[in-house]
Amino acid sequence: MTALSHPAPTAPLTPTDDPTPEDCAPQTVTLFRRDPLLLDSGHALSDIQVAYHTYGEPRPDATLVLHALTGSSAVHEWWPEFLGRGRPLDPTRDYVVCANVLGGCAGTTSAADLQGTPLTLHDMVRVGRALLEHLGVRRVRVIGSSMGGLLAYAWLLDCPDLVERAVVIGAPARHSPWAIGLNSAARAAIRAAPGGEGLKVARQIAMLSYRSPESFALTQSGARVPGVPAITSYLDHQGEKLQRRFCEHSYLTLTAAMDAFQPGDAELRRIQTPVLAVGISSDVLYPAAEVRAQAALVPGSTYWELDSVHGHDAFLMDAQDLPDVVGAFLHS
Ligand SMILES: CC(=O)SCCNC(=O)CCNC(=O)[C@H](O)C(C)(C)COP(=O)(O)OP(=O)(O)OC[C@H]1O[C@@H](n2cnc3c(N)ncnc32)[C@H](O)[C@@H]1OP(=O)(O)O
Ligand SMILES: N[C@@H](CCO)C(=O)O
Repeated sequence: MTALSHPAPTAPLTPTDDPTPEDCAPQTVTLFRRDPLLLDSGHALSDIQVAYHTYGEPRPDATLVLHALTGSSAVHEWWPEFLGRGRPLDPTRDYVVCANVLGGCAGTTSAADLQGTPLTLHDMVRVGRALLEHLGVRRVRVIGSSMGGLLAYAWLLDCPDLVERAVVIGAPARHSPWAIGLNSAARAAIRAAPGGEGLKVARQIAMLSYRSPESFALTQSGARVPGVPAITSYLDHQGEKLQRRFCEHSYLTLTAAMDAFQPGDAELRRIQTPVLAVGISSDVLYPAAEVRAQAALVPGSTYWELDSVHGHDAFLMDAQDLPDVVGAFLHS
């Protein structure tokens, strides 16, 4: 494995173009109409609806963005530092595709639709592959962060014929007992208090793993409301926010799929595709050393570390040189 210590030089950034109305609205397509998708659980699933965004002109080679657990296909909303003219995902040069995952709650067939059918990351890849076929895409550069990074590993393992390079940000190749434990506690909260209250607690547990002690010392010391520690009202607010925009069925299904994805070392050693793995120095969910050690199993992988105090969510809120590093790798 090569370790990158400095961002590679790229062209100067120019201001991001405002998204056009077409960028803002997801498109939808119904796939697996004739032949159902056989899920890893053994269930056959027909007429899968997929909601997705594309940016740029259609091309047979595309950049596929894989979103995080509660993210969506609207890349322009959550990753403006990465999407736009002169940025790593440049619609004036690239055909960028991002689909809402199977089992999520942003327009693709959801966990609620599936009524408890378990899903795997491999199932999600099969749906993504069918979408690329529908769009006429034959080669992809894959970029995923957090759950999207785990999914990027699934794409590397399942579709070596399609993937020409992959960027994995803030994600290991498989969940550790620590990551599974956090998700187990979150799922237990949802099961103990279904209907919304449990989902709020699940988000509070998760938020503690998405930031870091230093980050919260900087942002959540003291109190906003007399007598209530700032971190307490912050976690309350974050729980309320997620409850308004997410679904507990998706939370249960997607976190279980992440936990069950456990490729072995031998499988990782067989990956032939160039991979850039990015660890985050203060990530307590997926420690940088773990991200690095698992990526090192992939022959020809490159490692770069984002130095931030803000923990796992730094890829969303403190990207610094990351767009330059990613752009140089994707287009080298
Ligand atoms: C741009 C988007 O929001 S995309 C939405 C789709 N979501 C995704 O794609 C998932 C990925 N995104 C995320 O996880 C998050 O949006 C992140 C990580 C990017 C940013 O998280 P945020 O919650 O916006 O940031 P932060 O942690 O600083 O919290 C700010 C919020 O907490 C509130 N807050 C901060 N401190 C406190 C406190 N002590 N007590 C109460 N509320 C507080 C702020 O008022 C603000 O509230 P608002 O979001 O209602 O305006
Ligand atoms: N904060 C992001 C990252 C989680 O891994 C999310 O909510 O999806």
